[in-house]
Amino acid sequence: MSTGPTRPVVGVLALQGDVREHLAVLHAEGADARPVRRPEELADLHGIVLPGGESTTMAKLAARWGLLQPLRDAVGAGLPAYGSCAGMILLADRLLDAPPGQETVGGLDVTVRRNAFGRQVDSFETRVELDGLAGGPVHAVFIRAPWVEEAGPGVQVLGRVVGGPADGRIVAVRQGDVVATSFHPELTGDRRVHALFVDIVRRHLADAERGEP
Ligand SMILES: NC(=O)CC[C@H](N)C(=O)O
Repeated sequence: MSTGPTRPVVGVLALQGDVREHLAVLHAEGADARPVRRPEELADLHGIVLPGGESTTMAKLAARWGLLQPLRDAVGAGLPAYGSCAGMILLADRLLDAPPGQETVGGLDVTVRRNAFGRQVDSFETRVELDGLAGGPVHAVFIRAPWVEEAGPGVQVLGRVVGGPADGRIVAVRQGDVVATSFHPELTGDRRVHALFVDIVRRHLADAERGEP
């Protein structure tokens, strides 16, 4: 459970993907969790989650509904953001193996490779140790998942795959108040990654209320 007096408002981009699952976990972690479909709905948020799903579709829909640039502006201005799987792809500054011209929100100085684990291992589950997360490794569910091919100097690597053909690949990162995982904690019942994010949102909000940058 996250602590702190304020009930932060956390949006989930609700154009496509596993929106309900994220809303439920955020709610359980004490956030006022809301689906976001229109640019106006970004205004009240203290944080945003970009769900798992299909990043190409999500990016196209976001552009069509006039959300892509407002999302870029909001994350660029410091709105805390968490992306799982397709959401990680959307938060990446650079993409590999994406259709030409696939746009992103950006915010993470990383190069992300889409569908990186390959067709033979479309989906798999393993345990991933996350830096700074108490309570042991998380049960990580990967579904046609990306990985972080390269991370810039300001990016903290939170977790890597251990063992198997993808040994050492980066699957969880943080840069400031932006977090991304290749896997889907919203599908496992383990709320610790969302708790970490809600905590980041609360701290950001508390700093803003104190007038700190
Ligand atoms: N489970 C997922 O979110 C898969 C991501 C998907 N492969 C994409 O490129 O968007």
